[in-house]
Amino acid sequence: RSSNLPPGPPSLPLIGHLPLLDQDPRAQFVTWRRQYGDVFSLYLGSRLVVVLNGYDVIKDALVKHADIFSVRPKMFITDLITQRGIVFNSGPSWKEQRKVSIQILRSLGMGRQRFADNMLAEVSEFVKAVGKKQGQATDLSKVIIVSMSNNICSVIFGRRFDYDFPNFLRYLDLIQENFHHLRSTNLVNYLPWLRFLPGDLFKAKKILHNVQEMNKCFLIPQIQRHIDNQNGGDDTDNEESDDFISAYLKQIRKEKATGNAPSTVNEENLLWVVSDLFVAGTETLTSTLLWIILYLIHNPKVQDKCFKEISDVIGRTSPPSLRHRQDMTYVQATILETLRIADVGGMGLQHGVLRTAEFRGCTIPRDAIVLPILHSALHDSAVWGDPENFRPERFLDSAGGLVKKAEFIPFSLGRRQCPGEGIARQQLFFYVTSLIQHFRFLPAEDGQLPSLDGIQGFTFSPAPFCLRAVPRDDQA
Ligand code: HEM
Repeated sequence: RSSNLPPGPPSLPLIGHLPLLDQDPRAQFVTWRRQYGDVFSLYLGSRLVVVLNGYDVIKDALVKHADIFSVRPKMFITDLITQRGIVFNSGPSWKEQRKVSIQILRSLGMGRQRFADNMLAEVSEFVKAVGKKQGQATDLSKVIIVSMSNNICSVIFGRRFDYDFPNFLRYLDLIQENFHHLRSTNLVNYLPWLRFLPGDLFKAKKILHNVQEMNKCFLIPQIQRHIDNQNGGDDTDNEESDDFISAYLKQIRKEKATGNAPSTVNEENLLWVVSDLFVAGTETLTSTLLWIILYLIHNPKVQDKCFKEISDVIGRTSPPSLRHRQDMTYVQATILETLRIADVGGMGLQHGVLRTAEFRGCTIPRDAIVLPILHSALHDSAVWGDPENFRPERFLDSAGGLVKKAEFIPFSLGRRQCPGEGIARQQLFFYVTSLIQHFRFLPAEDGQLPSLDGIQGFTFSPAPFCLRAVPRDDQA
């Protein structure tokens, strides 16, 4: 370790600190932060990893030094799958894809009633699917994934799929399978020589094969359908696009017509952008909704308060709408508190540095991985007092209004901040309101609360659990 690198614990040759880290290293990071300060460094295998802790440091890096810290690092597995689209892309191509995508999402009415109506149609199907379980003990994760991704389907493809549509289910299964494999492949990112071992011990080939199949069985046919429709004259440039792919294809035509050279708005990037929105939007929202249900089961009084607010503001049967949000601060506070305590995206996406940089008195070399630990801000006891307790009231003032806290950063900060935040907040509001309006959530067996332990993967998700969603009408 050269003297000007951020300080850190002593490490072993070749493997560095890998043996000291669990699947969920956040507790270990808290200990090292205490010992070495807000910016410390580790070696994961041969890669230097710089860990950023606390709101001030994360903001300093991702906002004040955004030019340096907004790139993704070079990683074996992500470079193998894609260097296009948004999530794992960097440089001018990332900038253009992100900008065009956000513009399109806005033009489609993100945050407005038109967008909301499609979402509510899906929520209503979801409530029916949960109702079919008739209050029996069940694991809702599969239905939730399908419903969450159906919302993205409405936005991207302009249609939803039945819960048993084979290619849709196959696509979702392949995403799950890849997340599972990514845990072992991750090791190759840090010990690159492992990739030369024979066979497919770390599943890199399997992941690549799955990605190709995902594109072939689901995404490419959907994109092709749009291209065929447009060629057949179903869509003209004067018409308003009503889904992401149509709007993006229109943008491609515009770029070609204006001769903007060389634009990265093309069909190849469309495929990767669509794939990114799909994967990023499905997994995060599924984990968050599962955490919300889990915390409601653990906190029946919170559930009762949410139900009372829902009954008072929208009644027992009408669906929620965007205008209800301002009057339902307790439900909103419950969602915010879950986003804070569960921190589903906290360890997911690494940053890098554009070039070797000086930061807070230390040198960060060009090939370092930078980890902004959102958890360190979301669970900072100096900010929240009792961060490990689930307490929606912390987001409410004495008049019941919502309190905004700068340190609430589950969607990260700066130029890479989640572009789906608006969609996510709206979607969670509709799902949570509708679910509590129709069901009381109880443990699978009376008196046996499901575990609050989580699994750290692409997101931080609850360990599988069963529950009972008892229809409210059936209760005394
Ligand atoms: C509760 C739900 C969600 C949470 C907690 C969440 C959180 C995050 C976080 C922490 C990042 C990493 C930012 C960084 O690199 O610093 C991210 C990136 C991203 N999210 Fe989300 N997200 C959610 C929902 C969504 C949805 C619904 C979409 C799409 C419709 C989406 C699309 C993306 C994309 C495309 C990126 C990559 C941005 C970039 O690299 O420029 N997310 N999200």
